[in-house]
Amino acid sequence: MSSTPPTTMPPASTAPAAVAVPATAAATTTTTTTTATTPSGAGPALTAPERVPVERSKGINGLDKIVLREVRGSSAEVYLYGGHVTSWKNDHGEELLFLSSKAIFKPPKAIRGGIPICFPQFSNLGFLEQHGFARNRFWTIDTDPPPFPTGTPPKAFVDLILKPTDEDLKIWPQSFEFRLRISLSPAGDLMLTSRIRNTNSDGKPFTFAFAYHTYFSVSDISEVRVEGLETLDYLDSLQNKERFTEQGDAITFESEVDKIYLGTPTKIAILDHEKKRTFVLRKDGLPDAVVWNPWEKKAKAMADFGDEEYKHMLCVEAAAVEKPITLKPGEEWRGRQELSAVPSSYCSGQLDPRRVLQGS
Ligand SMILES: O=P(O)(O)OC[C@H]1O[C@@H](O)[C@H](O)[C@@H](O)[C@@H]1O
Repeated sequence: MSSTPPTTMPPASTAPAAVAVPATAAATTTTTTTTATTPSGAGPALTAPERVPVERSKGINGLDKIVLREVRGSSAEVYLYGGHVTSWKNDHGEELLFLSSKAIFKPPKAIRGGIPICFPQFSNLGFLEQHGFARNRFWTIDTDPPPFPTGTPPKAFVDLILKPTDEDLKIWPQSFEFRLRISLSPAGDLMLTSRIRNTNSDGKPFTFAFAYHTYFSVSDISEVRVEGLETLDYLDSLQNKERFTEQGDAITFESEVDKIYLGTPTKIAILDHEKKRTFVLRKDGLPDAVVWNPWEKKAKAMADFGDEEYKHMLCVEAAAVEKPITLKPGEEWRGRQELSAVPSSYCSGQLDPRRVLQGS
């Protein structure tokens, strides 16, 4: 994507989340160890007492993966290929993310499922490959990340970093540092925080779009409702991204859906009737939300997706698409999503999904 906004979208504006943050010492990204800094960023530390050690192992096809475990039993897995979360399990060991049984796990193809990172482009809205290149690159463990200024650090987390290669600079001539922290809270919530900094030395700003392309595992798509997107405007990717307004009820699914909802609330609920489970997606710095299910015909057309798998997944993607983000050199943007899975007796009509959205 060039530094001027892509032609097909409204002009870019600097998202409020972009702030000029003084550059810190360049993070060393050469060593990849199974330990990392204490949350304060005070240099490499072994597993400090409060920190659960990061497990590094070989995953599918020998690709490096990191396993995060929370003491109460929840866990997450992330592949260095793509900085790609491929698993998030609750404290009963139940898998909460969808991962296709036909996922290829072989560069340059992105892993089908989990949480692909879409950067610096979303979909085909620009001249780069679909969804940009971050999900097709090898990330490294960031052993010296700049400290997070807020809150108490999580116990189970890993910091990854992506910087452009010379090849990347040929297709997208922008220098950046993309730091991604994946963490599990004691309650088993999964948090992804992205910090993207413009490190151009030529004074050039750049503009990018972004999405956490989350594949939620659901029991049966025809028994799923999404709350929080009612009455919003959306761009329908099945109708040449024309703008429409959503009706007033919860969203349900009877056919292929591919919509970019605009100006969405910070909380969205995905209710799985059969499993009596509600996913709550909380987000900051990501005003849009993409909802996608390929349904039967498109499922059959995807080699890395089972013909029937559309019944057991739904993508709800915290995103910044309508207003791509512009950063000047030295500025950093932060985009965060937090996923929780809570029991919901919604099927008995007892749980008002709006309470889930208004709750803390
Ligand atoms: O096959 P990909 O590149 O991972 O994209 C999958 C889907 O990703 C969604 O986010 C897009 O809205 C869809 O249009 C697209 O088909």
